[in-house]
Amino acid sequence: MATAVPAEGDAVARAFGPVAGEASLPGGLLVRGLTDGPDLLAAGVGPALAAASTATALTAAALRGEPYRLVVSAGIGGGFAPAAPVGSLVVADEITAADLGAETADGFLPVTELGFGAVTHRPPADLVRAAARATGAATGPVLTASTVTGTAGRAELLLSRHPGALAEAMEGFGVAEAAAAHGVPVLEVRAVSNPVGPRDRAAWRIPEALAALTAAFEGLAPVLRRFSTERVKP
Ligand SMILES: O=C(O)c1cccc(C(=O)CC[C@H]2O[C@@H](n3cnc4c(=O)[nH]cnc43)[C@H](O)[C@@H]2O)c1
Repeated sequence: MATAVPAEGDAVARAFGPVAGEASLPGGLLVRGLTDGPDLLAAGVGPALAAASTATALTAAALRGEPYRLVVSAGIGGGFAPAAPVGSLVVADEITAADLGAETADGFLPVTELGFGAVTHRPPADLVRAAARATGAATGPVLTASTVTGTAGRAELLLSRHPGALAEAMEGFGVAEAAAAHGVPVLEVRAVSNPVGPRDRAAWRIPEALAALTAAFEGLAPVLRRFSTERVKP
């Protein structure tokens, strides 16, 4: 489980049992041994650091002979109105890099149209459905941006490029790239702390969003456990 900051990891951890130990990895702090729960990585803010630290954790686990079977990007995020109000929960059915490409006179071109890489990762549809059922979350595209949207114009532009987008955060695509490099499925879960739009940091409802994150993982725990065990039967 990869969050950006430790406060988000703590919110997830509250849904599981006590912590047994911690390890420092290049790029992030890894909490291991939550009773009956996942390892938690404070992977850092932004897609680049999140990708680097998630890849490090995946490699370390593979080298010790305990490869991860699922990677979850989790935390707070901005919600696109009216579909994802503050306090609500979003499970990504697409994890999309919103600003990975080139600006041209005729508009934005994603890197895929330039002949490179990927801009979208899709979590397993059965897992998305089960996660939404267990938590009451809305499902839809979650955008990853290196810059938090701060104007109504930018929010409208993003929605015109990504119709149906529900939320924006800064790590999902980086975490998903690391998971894809290791051939591991990915899920992204966001509790909405603020609307995507004109910047008003004082209005972010962080404690409420963190509480929603804890509640979400109380519901998600059995779903994640089932997915991780059922998928690896030889
Ligand atoms: O100050 C705190 O107590 C605190 C506790 C938990 C998290 C934070 C953060 O600042 C997390 C930053 C994290 O949040 C995501 N985020 C939230 N809203 C948006 C948004 O509108 N657009 C993009 N990203 C957003 C993002 O993933 C950041 O990494 C503070």
